[in-house]
Amino acid sequence: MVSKKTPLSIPVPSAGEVRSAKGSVDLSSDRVRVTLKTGESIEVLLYGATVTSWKVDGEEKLWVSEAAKLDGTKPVRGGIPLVFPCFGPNSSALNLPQHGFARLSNWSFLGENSEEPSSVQVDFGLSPSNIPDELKGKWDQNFGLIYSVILGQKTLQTKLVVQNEGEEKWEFQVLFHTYFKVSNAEKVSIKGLKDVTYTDKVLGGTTASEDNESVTITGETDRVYAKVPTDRETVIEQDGKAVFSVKRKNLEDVVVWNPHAAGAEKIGDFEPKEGWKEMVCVEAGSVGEWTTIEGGSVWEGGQIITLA
Ligand SMILES: O=P(O)(O)OC[C@H]1O[C@H](O)[C@H](O)[C@@H](O)[C@@H]1O
Repeated sequence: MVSKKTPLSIPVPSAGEVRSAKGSVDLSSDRVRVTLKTGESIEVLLYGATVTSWKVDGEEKLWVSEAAKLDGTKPVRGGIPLVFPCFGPNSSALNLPQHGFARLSNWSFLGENSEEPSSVQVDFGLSPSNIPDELKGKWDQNFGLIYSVILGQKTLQTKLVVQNEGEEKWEFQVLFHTYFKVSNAEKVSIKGLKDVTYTDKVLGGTTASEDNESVTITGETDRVYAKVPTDRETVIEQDGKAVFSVKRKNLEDVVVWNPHAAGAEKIGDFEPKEGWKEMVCVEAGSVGEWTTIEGGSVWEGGQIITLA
């Protein structure tokens, strides 16, 4: 836990394009586009601060459903929705929607903040006043979130700073629900999870230890791998060749999700229904347990995705 507080009250930039030596940052009414001089780009919706596109060499790296709502009426089915302050079924115990409110709130764009020479960082802020009216007061904690998305030439980094603005401690869960675009999910291997204990939600929440070097998608898959050593990268291979690797900071858990054919049928905004073959969610988070944050303290966690 870091104890320094970062103020959320940074002046909010107005719409328009800002060009710099490294590329451009373009803010429109509902999204921010970043394009590096070398051509890589991202798009982040203010709704949910959801990353909806990451392109490298003109190729999309994230999967987004063709039926995804991008107009703020429903969490985005694809890209990188941000799960906070609760994950999955824990949400109903708190009387919050599935995966919390971060992915369905309108975030403020805080501007560009790029210190690294070859990457561009854009920051987004969320405080209790930004959450939808119908959810205000349901999670009565005094918080501030700063979410940074950092685009490099072969990397995409997402980082969340959670601030407890109150005096009492509280608990949260957090997860970057990344939908990776793959060419054939049935030939994907996910490495870096061997010997880790997981909860299998498809098998009614049973736990087991991962015996395999590679996790593969052979049917509906929904597993929470808990306490994965943070010095281990999670590597996504396609046809035996590494495509993405994910490094985690302060995030001990990894969720692997693919709805497969039967699951995709049941998800209204999952299109095309065959789309499960082109995606796999490998989600870095802290969801196995709750993270406690003391009054006045700051927590920070993140992931760095690197293209192989
Ligand atoms: O449909 P959503 O609320 O976006 O959730 C999509 C999926 O998210 C995570 O991966 C959970 O482990 C799954 O149980 C859930 O089905």
